[in-house]
Amino acid sequence: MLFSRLQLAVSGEFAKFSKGQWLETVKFQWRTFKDPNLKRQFKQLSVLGTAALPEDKYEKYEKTVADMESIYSKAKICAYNNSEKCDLSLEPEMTEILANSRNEAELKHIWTEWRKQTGATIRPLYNDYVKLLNEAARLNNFTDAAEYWLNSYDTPDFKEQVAELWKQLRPFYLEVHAYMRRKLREKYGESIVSKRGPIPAHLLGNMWAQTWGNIAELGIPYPDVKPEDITKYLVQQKFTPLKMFKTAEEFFTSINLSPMTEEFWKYSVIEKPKDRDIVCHASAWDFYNGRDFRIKQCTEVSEEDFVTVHHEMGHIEYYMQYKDQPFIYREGANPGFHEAIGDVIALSVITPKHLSRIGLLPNVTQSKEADLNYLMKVALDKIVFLPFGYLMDLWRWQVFKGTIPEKDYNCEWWKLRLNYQGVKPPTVRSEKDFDPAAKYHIVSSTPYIRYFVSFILQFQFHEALCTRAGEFDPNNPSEKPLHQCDIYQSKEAGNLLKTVLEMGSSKPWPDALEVITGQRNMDAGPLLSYFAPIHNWLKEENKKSGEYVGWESTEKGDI
Ligand SMILES: O=C(CCC(O)(O)[C@H](Cc1ccccc1)NC(=O)c1ccccc1)N[C@@H](Cc1c[nH]c2ccccc12)C(=O)O
Ligand SMILES: [Zn+2]
Repeated sequence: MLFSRLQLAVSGEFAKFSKGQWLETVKFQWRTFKDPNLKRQFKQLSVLGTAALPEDKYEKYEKTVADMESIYSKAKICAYNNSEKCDLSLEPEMTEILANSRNEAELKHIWTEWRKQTGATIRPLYNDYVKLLNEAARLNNFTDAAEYWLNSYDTPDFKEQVAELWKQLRPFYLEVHAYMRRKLREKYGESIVSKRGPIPAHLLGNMWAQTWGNIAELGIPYPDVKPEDITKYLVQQKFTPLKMFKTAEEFFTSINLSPMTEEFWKYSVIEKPKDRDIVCHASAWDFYNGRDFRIKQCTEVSEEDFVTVHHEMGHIEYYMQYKDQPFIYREGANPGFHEAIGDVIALSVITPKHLSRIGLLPNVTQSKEADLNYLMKVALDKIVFLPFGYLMDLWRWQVFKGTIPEKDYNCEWWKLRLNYQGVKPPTVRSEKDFDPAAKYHIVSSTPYIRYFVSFILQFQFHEALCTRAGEFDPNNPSEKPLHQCDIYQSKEAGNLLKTVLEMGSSKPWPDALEVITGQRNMDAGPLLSYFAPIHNWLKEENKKSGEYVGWESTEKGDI
């Protein structure tokens, strides 16, 4: 508790300081300023955030979020069929079981017990949090917290743009969903996975069913050309978390981005401590002194964590490139940019070509079948993620606006999960439960639409950087397919990326996007063309097997 008291004291101090600064800036008629740069800085400075709350309410807000996060980070459950062993944490134990167990009863146990430990206890706190965040939003002249969060994109029709992107991508998601439902039905039987209904959420390899890459082996199109699991090679070659970080760093420096600083290696926490509970959800921190940048990650030696290392290091690279900007511009062009950088690099790293190049895979068989296997695996992480990345804030925007009243929190959550993801809970849920709180970003008040935006942008960035690296030719896409591109050691690609990272938030995000891609809008095109081969294969496959594409909302026998 000492640590959290310290944390509260520091955030209180920072709130007082920033309120003082804010009072200075609002004295100016900055809206009439002529210099666009000065006007932009004052505009960004004029949003104070939660520090606008009176001191007592600010402390209540900070304490409520800290308590929700603490319950989430400390939650433990008992193992399946062993009520003696009750020290299972979300990371690594529950995450590992959901990824690797194929025992339906065990998966149901873990899924349900985690939600018992997080949802019911957090529910009363969440209601206070919503009221206080809305009050802070109004003190910043926003109608509610939804508008306050959306202000980060500074785009009047942002919600419409996101809805349009989802409309373009939903048909592809439905094909993946229908195909995997069939594979899961073949594995677990029709009594558990129906022909035309939603998929039970506990079978999908992830606590939130947000990515299905961990069950890729159930859906590989050509099993006899099965892609090797990188985890096996990471373990075989005695990779440690440190070696995973050093390997990731070497990719960034190979494209002329910056190495991690001395402080980074000195102060980062890259393994779960044995002696204390920490918030294990990965994060990257900027200490705003141009040298001190840190990652906190409970890293396991696994493929999934190797990708997350690159995701977190992408944040650090952004911090380092914009460290000389004025304080107020030391942010991403928009929050989706910050989430996309590491993932763009990871798109090159996970290619069989790159992994065999750095000795993490035996030399690969080039074939149409191997290609489709690879694309399926990436689609199970990238396409599958989109509905989840969207619905998280669809739910929260409605909660902040009051269109979802407290009494319907859980029911409306599952309506969105059914409508967008086509998943259903493995056990009956009620308003005694509060399943959104099973997800870190809900309890830590971290917006989520940034990841949906990132998953669109990262393919636009990938296409542009691969073109610059000579790894892709937009006029002749079939010669060098985008999904085989690896920008490793391309200084041209790295320098193009660096130009945007250095900008921070000093220009509107369409300007930053234009520097990399020549376009000013989010565009699903690059993502769709990256996955085109597997998209076509899935349409064929589902037609051949007569699979029902989509899902019915009420099932016979379901209450
Ligand atoms: O949450 C994360 C990674 C954690 C983070 O790097 O995004 C972290 C979340 C966080 C936010 C605020 C406080 C504490 C943690 N965000 C940052 O560290 C961060 C850094 C700079 C600016 C903004 C946020 N990923 C998401 C989804 C995701 C997107 N790309 C991925 C790639 C691999 C695995 C997961 C993801 C998730 O796990 O649901
Ligand atoms: Zn991130």
